[in-house]
Amino acid sequence: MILLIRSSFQASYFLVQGSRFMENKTTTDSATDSGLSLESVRESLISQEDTIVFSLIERAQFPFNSPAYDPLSSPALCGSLLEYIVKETEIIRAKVGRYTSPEEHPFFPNDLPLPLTPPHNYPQVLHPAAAFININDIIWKMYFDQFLPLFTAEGDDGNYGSTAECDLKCLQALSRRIHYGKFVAEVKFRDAAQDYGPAIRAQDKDTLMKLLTFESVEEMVKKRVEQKAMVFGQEVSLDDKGDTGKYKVDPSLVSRLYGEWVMPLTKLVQVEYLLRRLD
Ligand SMILES: O=C(O)C(=O)C[C@]1(C(=O)O)C=C[C@@H](O)C=C1
Repeated sequence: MILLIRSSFQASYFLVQGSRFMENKTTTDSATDSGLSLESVRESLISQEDTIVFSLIERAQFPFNSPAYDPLSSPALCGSLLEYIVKETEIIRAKVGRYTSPEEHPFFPNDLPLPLTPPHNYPQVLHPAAAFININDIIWKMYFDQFLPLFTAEGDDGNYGSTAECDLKCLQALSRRIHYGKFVAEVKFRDAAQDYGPAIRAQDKDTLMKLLTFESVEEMVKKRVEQKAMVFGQEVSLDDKGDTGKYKVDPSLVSRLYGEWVMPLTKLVQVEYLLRRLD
């Protein structure tokens, strides 16, 4: 189910890793004018891989630690420790305007406070309908139900706060990457409006999915993230060989995370965005 959110934010939906896109430009006629190109959005996806791999490595130092996800017994707090940390973090982030950035999507969008900081003039790169697409409920479920049990060891070492902080970092990195599909879709639409237009008007999800899929690129992404997990997560020893051949997180699982969840969800965001692109 796609959550539609942020109906109250109207103007500045526009984000992007600061320097990649021109600031203070309010309209864009072509991908080139806005500094947006398939190459530049793919570069951003590649650099976000580093953040995701490092956050997984950090999380993998702790076992599953299920008490971090159990309801808290304190009457003053509802939900789990993890939920409490995510909600409170999002309240602070909302106060400093993080969710006015089109790159940022809260996991608990209801009842967030308005920003206290002056508005940032993000360039208007995306169609305004982008602000209503938030699939964090799907990302949350995927991460806790499917992925986390695969890549953490069973057990409980008592480090629940640290575990929850690491989960928060993983969730934020995955959410940013997956919702970046909005930018990928925008650039693809601008580059080939004549191909996407009829499928959008027909609201034909299957054709849109076929148009935006590049299997050879997906294979490269899977190989690259596996390689990154090997390089960033290798156990280093000062003995004769240095490289022990052990990894902090199983590289094949990182590849699987991308193949089974990250890329399919990025494509889901692309389809959802394109369906609204001509509204
Ligand atoms: O690079 C693209 O063209 C994308 O749409 C991004 C992405 C991905 O999520 O990495 C998604 C779909 C494509 O099939 C290939 C890669």
